[in-house]
Amino acid sequence: MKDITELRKEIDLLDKRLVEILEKRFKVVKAIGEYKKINHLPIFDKEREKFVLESKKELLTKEEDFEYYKRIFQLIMDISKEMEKWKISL
Ligand SMILES: O=C(O)C(=O)C[C@]1(C(=O)O)C=C[C@@H](O)C=C1
Repeated sequence: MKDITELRKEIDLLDKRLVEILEKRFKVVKAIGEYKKINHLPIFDKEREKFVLESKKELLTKEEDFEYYKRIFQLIMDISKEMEKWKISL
């Protein structure tokens, strides 16, 4: 079994990739915020959020983890909406 220092190094590397991916996602989200501002579209899109959540199911290797992923992606979308609101208010 790997020791905890080794395991934490793995986590740190994965977190680094997560931060990079989240930065890219939030950049796109801000562009969507601008698009919605110009086109007078609402920030919240219920159907799109449903699709974003449900589409993760087939990407998972372990379907039993789906509920955890749903929570993570719902939180990401909630933060994305805050970012869009901030962008629209500028
Ligand atoms: O796709 C959009 O319309 C977005 O604004 C992006 C996003 C998301 O973070 O994926 C955020 C808010 C919406 O309710 C739906 C999806």
